[in-house]
Amino acid sequence: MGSHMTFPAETPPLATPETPLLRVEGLGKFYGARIGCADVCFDLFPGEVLGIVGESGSGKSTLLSCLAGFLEADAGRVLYRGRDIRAMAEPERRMLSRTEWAFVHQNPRDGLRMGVSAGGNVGERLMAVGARNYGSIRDTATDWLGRVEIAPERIDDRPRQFSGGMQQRLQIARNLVTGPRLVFMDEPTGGLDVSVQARLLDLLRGLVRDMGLSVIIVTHDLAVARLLADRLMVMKDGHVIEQGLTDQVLDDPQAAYTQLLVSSVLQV
Ligand SMILES: Nc1ncnc2c1ncn2[C@@H]1O[C@H](COP(=O)(O)OP(=O)(O)OP(=O)(O)O)[C@@H](O)[C@H]1O
Repeated sequence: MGSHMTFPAETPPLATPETPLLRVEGLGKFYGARIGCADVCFDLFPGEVLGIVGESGSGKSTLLSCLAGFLEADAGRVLYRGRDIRAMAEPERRMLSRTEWAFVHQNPRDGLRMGVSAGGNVGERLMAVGARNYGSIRDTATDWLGRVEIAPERIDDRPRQFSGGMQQRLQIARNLVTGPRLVFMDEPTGGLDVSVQARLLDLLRGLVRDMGLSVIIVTHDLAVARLLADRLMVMKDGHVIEQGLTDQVLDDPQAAYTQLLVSSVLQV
């Protein structure tokens, strides 16, 4: 029966364990003569966490920005659930980034509205996808603050009254409240104290697992990569030089550069 089922032309094919959620083909971005990233190819499957690692200037942020649609790539294409994101109309792309996609910035200030209360920061995302009932928005916001370990009585406080770790947890709540499928993370634990980082990593790991999220995470911290990522992509000078299962890449690196990276000879 399945083979006779037809979908309207606009309906994207559902991602299954066999079809990637995201397919990246020959992606490249150039800053004049300088390579931002080049020839990047990979598939991301539902529920998978892909770590992008490499030293400063290797192209991690450029790649993430191209994937998330913040930067226009110069070469290649990105297919989301089988559809070229460049072929989508702008309103559709905007809707996608509010609903199915989320982006967690390294600096919570880039992902939060600092002049709006904690509850407002979470509620705003719900309203952006059509929620209108004040009581249920506030209930959901309270619930999400709890999930990221922020006490409910802080709901009316502004983010600037929060510590750095709390701000980052609030940014995560704001991003995950709409139940995205794909989350981009740019050094989400960067700039935090080690003990705060450990707690945040634990929380992230639980949320990723419970929500079955697909994640692309940029980090220069191999310990973060080890804890969160199923697969790793190692970048150098804008190129992917090695990719594979996290344990394989970290325990048995093939490329000489990855061997240096893993043995910490390289300061990343
Ligand atoms: N806006 C820009 N204009 C010109 N060159 C840029 C720009 N952004 C990045 N680059 C260059 O592109 C290359 C990749 O930089 P990118 O910031 O993506 O690396 P990264 O691995 O994210 O580094 P970091 O960890 O320091 O952020 C570098 O050579 C960098 O100098």
